[in-house]
Amino acid sequence: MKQLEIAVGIIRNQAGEIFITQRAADAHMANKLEFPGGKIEADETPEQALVRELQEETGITATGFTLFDKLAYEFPDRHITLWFFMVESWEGEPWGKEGQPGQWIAQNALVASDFPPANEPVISKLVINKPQQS
Ligand SMILES: Nc1nc2c([nH]c(=O)n2[C@H]2C[C@H](O)[C@@H](COP(=O)(O)OP(=O)(O)OP(=O)(O)O)O2)c(=O)[nH]1
Ligand SMILES: [Mg+2]
Repeated sequence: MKQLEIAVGIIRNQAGEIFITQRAADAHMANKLEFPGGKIEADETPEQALVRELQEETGITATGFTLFDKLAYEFPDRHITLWFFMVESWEGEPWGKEGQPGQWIAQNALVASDFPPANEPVISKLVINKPQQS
């Protein structure tokens, strides 16, 4: 069984919007929306992995972030631990640097079923004024 540790960034601007990308058609959780991020390498802290992955996937250098939530999830073929960081300061402007579509979505307009199932508790914490669809 694969055991993966993942660091992802909830990149939030001053308008309360979050930068979301779409996973590739051939990736695990194909076509789902995601917070940019990826696997924590053996020699990295979660924070180092976050900064590297956001540089690789969105072109920004994260300068201010705090841990928002840490969740474990068991898929049939892999166990993952997700470190969700709230990122509110960065250098550059995020874009879909690896060719993936990227968009800003109002925090309250996020829909849990658009994301991998592991994200559900975090989407619920982010969407404060709207009941979750499932
Ligand atoms: N990036 C990201 N991955 C997520 C989220 N929710 C979730 O369950 N995952 C899962 C899907 C994958 O199994 C794993 C993340 O792997 P990834 O494909 O982003 O890893 P990576 O960027 O290092 O990519 P690679 O080296 O495998 O190409 O975590 C999320 O919000 N963002
Ligand atoms: Mg990734």
